[in-house]
Amino acid sequence: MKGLAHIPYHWLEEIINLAAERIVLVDRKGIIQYINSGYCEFIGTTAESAIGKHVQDVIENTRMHIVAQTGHADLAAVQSINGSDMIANRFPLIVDGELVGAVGTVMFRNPEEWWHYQTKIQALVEELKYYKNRFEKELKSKYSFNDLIGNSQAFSASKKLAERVSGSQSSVLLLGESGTGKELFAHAIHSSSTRAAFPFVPINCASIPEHLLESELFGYEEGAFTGAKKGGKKGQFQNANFGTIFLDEIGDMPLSMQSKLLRILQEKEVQRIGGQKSTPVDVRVIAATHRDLEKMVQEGEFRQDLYYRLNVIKIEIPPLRKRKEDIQIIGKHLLKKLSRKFHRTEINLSADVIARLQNHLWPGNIRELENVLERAINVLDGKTIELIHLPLYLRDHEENQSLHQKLTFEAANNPSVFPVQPLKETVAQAEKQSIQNVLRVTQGNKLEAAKLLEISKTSFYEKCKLYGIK
Ligand SMILES: Nc1ncnc2c1ncn2[C@@H]1O[C@H](COP(=O)(O)OP(=O)(O)OP(=O)(O)O)[C@@H](O)[C@H]1O
Repeated sequence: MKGLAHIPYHWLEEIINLAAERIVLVDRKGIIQYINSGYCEFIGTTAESAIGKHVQDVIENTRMHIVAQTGHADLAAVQSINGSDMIANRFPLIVDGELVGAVGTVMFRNPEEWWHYQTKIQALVEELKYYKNRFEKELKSKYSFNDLIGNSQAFSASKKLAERVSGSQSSVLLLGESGTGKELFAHAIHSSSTRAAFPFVPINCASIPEHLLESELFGYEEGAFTGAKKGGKKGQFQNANFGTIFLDEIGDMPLSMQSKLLRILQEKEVQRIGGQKSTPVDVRVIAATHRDLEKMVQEGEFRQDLYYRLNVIKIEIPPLRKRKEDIQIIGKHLLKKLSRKFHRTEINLSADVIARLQNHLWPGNIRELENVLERAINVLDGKTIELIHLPLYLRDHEENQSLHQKLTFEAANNPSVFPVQPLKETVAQAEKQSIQNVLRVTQGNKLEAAKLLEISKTSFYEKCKLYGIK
């Protein structure tokens, strides 16, 4: 066999040690024929003592003798050795079509080693998740003003203003709490503008890790940094050329990036990272945030000049609690959408449910309403959503209605009064705020956030879903 025959025997041992840190070979009867020094060291034996013994007498919890008998591989199995969980792979050894034994490898000496690998991979997984999300988002159909449901005075005024300015080329700043429909507004403005035939590129400034944001927006040249793609990469400003870029959560953009963004808006040209030449871009910017940008400017957290540039047309989208008269019609619209998704027909809301929904303060706005209705459809047998189908926090909403409304009204008309509301509501708002804050700290890493909050991953995901946190 050319290839191995001329390689000195003692080299082979070294090569095996390098290729698989721990490796063992048994014959069909399960007798160890070979075990490398890495494995011996790990289980505290020597090759001389182990070779010739049955594998069960040398390695704890082994299944090598079974694989050598059945010829069926046993991959990525967890095997406990010396009190540590290891990842073992066991392969049947087939030579010239005949099963002659089995080869086993062990991948991690201990959970810490596994953890070390996992943390490295995690950053890549997060990056992949982000790109997957964006890809799915970009494929979604665009919305128009017909998709913006609501007849209340407050909402109609915002919608009318947005329709009026969609033809202009000026920057738009959309202000509103999370889940009020800022992204929907941005789609609608783009769809009725002269730029509609060109791309609409949404960017969530809060969910992109800071070190990726610059290359994401501006692109980079080949060799600009380690890991830069061959041929470089276009940034989203270039991708959005002649169209609209939607900068969601602009209040979360780091100050260093704010200066770079301002430069693009002023000069209307981009320079890729590591590049020398500037490329002209013609992009309309629609920015959105749930944060108080004016206050951020006063506190030095947001550049004033950028604020002025973005705030040419300001559209404020009212929260759901300030347009309770829209809840029924939005609910109906969402039910239609959800019925299609779940292949159901004609789902209604009972009168009690409508009243209950109108009394809730909706910290997560329409996204929260959508989640509540989706949950209700999932537990519903008939065609009418009743109180029992609502989540507990809405069902147990015992209140003294008139007192509650009076206090809420007072709070709304006097900002110095802390809003008086059911404790559950306050707890829900605090939970939501706390999750959002921690996600900002972990730059969107949900596993890390759950750890910092000291809650389980499942409970973390449930809460994100409940409060409409993406
Ligand atoms: N007026 C509306 N009519 C119907 N559906 C709406 C309306 N406004 C928002 N929605 C729905 O509510 C959900 C949240 O909307 P959207 O993502 O636009 O909110 P947002 O303000 O951008 O939220 P965030 O600040 O958290 O990104 C979406 O599923 C959207 O389709």
